[in-house]
Amino acid sequence: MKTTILIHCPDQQGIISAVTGFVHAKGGNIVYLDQHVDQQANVFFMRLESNFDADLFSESDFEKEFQKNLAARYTMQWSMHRAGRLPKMALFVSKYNHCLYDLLSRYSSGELEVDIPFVVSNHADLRPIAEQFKIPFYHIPVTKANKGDAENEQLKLLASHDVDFIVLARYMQIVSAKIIDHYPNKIINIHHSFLPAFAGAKPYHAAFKRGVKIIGATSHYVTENLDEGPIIEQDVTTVTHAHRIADFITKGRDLEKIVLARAVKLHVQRKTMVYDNKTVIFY
Ligand SMILES: Nc1nc2c(c(=O)[nH]1)N[C@@H](CN(C=O)c1ccc(C(=O)N[C@@H](CCC(=O)O)C(=O)O)cc1)CN2
Repeated sequence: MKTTILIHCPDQQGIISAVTGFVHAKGGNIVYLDQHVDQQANVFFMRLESNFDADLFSESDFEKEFQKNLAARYTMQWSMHRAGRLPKMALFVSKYNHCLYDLLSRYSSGELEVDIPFVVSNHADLRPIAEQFKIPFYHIPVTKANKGDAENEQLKLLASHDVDFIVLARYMQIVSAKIIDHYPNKIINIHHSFLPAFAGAKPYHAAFKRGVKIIGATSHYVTENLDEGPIIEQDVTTVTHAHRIADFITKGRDLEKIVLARAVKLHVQRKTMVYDNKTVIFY
């Protein structure tokens, strides 16, 4: 039975030896280990994958003793994740279909190892795509007046399906603290610019007006501060004076799909850690 352990704590000597010794003593066979030290902040990060004999391994005992013997001693923030149960990913969309199509195609081909309980949208436009992939679709309109009620309805849906994380696949509404507080570092957005350049609703128009030679896409965890959350993945492509706004949008669409899919996979594989509004990614 495979487990993934993620740790961060103040850096000091002996952490790796202590953790690997403990895992070994608990019958674990470590099959992957990577670590990073943020020298400036003096913070240590580690990702470890270990196989245990499912008949002998007690997750609750392991967690209790790890907390008592290691986490308390080294002031660790840590989590352990068992392989096996597919994480439940809710998709939020508006009117643009390219990221939705891409993620549902990767899901139906088995490339994306998740369960998708539903797609929710503030518009009805993309219902046929969800139905094509036999995924339940919920249309919850959002206006300035009903935003609170709409988000309560979204929260009920998320809770009733025991959703693990949310992907904003070009969802064009600002998500409030009400939802973010229930899913800290568990909401992934795709922003259609190379952040921090051109945050906000119309980045391609702003980039065209500025005359840039490179455009990009950024996938980040969502915080209350629009487009300012911890960045998971980015990519760019070149543009020239000859490209019109429509060309920017077309080239950008391909980038958005690739960058979002990469970010979702890194999250699902437990390869991301968030610290100080930044990420450590164990590729
Ligand atoms: N709390 C957050 N919510 C959302 C974020 C985020 O970073 N934090 N990202 C957006 C996506 N996005 C850019 O990537 C974005 C979406 C919408 C807007 C915007 O100004 N929306 C207007 C309404 C637009 C409309 O109705 O079509 C608004 O909400 O007033 C800016 C950026 C997703 N949510």
